[in-house]
Amino acid sequence: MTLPKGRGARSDGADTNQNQMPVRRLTPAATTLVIYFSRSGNTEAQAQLAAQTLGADEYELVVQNPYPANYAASVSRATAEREAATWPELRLTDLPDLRQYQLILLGHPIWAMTPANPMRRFLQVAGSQLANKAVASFSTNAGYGAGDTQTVLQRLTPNSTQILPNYTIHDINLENTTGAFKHWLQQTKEFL
Ligand SMILES: Cc1cc2nc3c(=O)[nH]c(=O)nc-3n(C[C@H](O)[C@H](O)[C@H](O)COP(=O)(O)O)c2cc1C
Repeated sequence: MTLPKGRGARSDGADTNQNQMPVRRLTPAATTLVIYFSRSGNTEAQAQLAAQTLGADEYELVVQNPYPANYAASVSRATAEREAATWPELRLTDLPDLRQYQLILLGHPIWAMTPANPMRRFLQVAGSQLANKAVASFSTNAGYGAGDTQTVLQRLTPNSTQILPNYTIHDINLENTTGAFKHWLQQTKEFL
């Protein structure tokens, strides 16, 4: 698999599904679900690796109004959304019943040192469905780490949600850190 490298490397504009169907790999038996958003493909590559490694189901978050291909324009829009706390609407009509899953992995880029706006929106509308589940975040970033990801997860999920240690990777290192990511995935499974 050829992984994208770096900030916005594989952006086709919008999010990764502008020219393709959003990823839905849903089976009746899986107990782990990877829910992710990716604007330019970095986090999507991690999500695919996670699903393959764990035999997990996969559900890609899609925004109603896709972000621009242009990086600066996306930053402007994301900043305006964040400052107004108007998180983007998602197309969630086919979100599966989460009761099937024990472990939910949330994959997202880091935007402004916090989970990207679409993941914020997901937690706002569906966070309550994560009650009594284990949840772990994996993210990609441009070199500044995961910011306040763990605090946001704690705040937007019920008290009964078990927030597991998170994983983040500098986007330019995606290709040479797959071993470390797989190790984190195995450790995450062992928490169950
Ligand atoms: C709107 C926006 C804001 C960003 N803010 C940050 C940031 O605060 N810190 C950081 O390290 N990277 C930041 N980045 C870079 C992305 O986190 C990074 O390139 C990530 O791998 C993109 O993931 P994706 O390809 O799955 O969309 C930002 C990117 C965008 C588009």
